[in-house]
Amino acid sequence: MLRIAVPNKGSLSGPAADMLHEAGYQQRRESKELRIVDPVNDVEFFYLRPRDIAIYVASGRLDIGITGRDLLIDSGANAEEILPLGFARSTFRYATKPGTIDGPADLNGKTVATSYEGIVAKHLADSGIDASVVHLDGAVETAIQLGVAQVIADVVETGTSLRNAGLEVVGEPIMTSEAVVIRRTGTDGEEPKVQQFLRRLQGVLVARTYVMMDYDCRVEQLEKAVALTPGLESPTISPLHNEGWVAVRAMVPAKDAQGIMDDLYDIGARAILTTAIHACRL
Ligand SMILES: Nc1ncnc2c1ncn2[C@@H]1O[C@H](COP(=O)(O)OP(=O)(O)OP(=O)(O)O)[C@@H](O)[C@H]1O
Ligand SMILES: O=P(O)(O)OC[C@H]1O[C@H](OP(=O)(O)OP(=O)(O)O)[C@H](O)[C@@H]1O
Ligand SMILES: [Mg+2]
Repeated sequence: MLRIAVPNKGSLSGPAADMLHEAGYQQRRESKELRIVDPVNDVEFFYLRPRDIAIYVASGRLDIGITGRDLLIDSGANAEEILPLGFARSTFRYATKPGTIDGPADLNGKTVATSYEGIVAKHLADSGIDASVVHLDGAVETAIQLGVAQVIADVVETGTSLRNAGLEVVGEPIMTSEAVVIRRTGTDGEEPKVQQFLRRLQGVLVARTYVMMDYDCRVEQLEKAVALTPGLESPTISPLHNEGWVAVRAMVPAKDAQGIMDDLYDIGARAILTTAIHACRL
């Protein structure tokens, strides 16, 4: 049975469960459940603290896990990313009170508060900066106001938390993060159950980012139309009862769909429809 670690709390937890549900896996009904078995798919899910997931997976007791790239790197655990999942996107950055610091070099001699000591200590060492790090569990923005540190290093998504605390970012992001699937470093990548799990999640990612587009066009316009909708492999072309017309079907990126419909209309295509894709195996 495949054993999978899933975040039990925080920003990763809801979207991870939604994605697994969309991929056809049974998920827990109640947020206190720590483990469930999905007998149909022969999978056991363990609901763990996001920060602990890389450690469990690195131990080899669990086959794969869903966590944040930043948490994986911060843990220093012997685990590697095998599939980015496109949710819980964020950057990881230094921030301070405006006017305190111009760039990362000014961090010398300062104290940095963070919940991600592993990432920060490595970044400081790699950049040759001599600063001390104080570990806090969360709400690190307050550390500056209360004088525990002059600088923080934290997750930034919209920047609202920084603005509310009267802070501004310093320098470029230390890293960008999103939810990722991880496994123990160097494990057999061909394991069929793992491959099937990854294909299912990839199917969800494709279903979320593509739509199916159907339209009719004159044979003379077909090459132009196909250039606008090349599909993933190649579009399906079917004859229509009306001589000189064909029906075309192709997957297109959802974010481009409206623009492509305009362009198709302009070259004479008609009955242009888009429909959602609910599931997919490429
Ligand atoms: N506002 C956010 N937007 C996007 N991703 C976030 C945000 N806050 C945290 N994350 C991501 O969530 C993961 C951290 O999860 P964790 O549960 O430890 O903290 P959290 O989401 O801040 O929840 P909490 O603080 O309530 O425990 C990291 O991968 C981090 O990048
Ligand atoms: O840029 P934003 O959109 O404001 O998001 C970033 C904030 O979200 C997280 O905080 P959370 O609310 O999880 O609290 P925490 O600091 O206790 O983890 C993170 O630690 C930042 O503070
Ligand atoms: Mg948090």
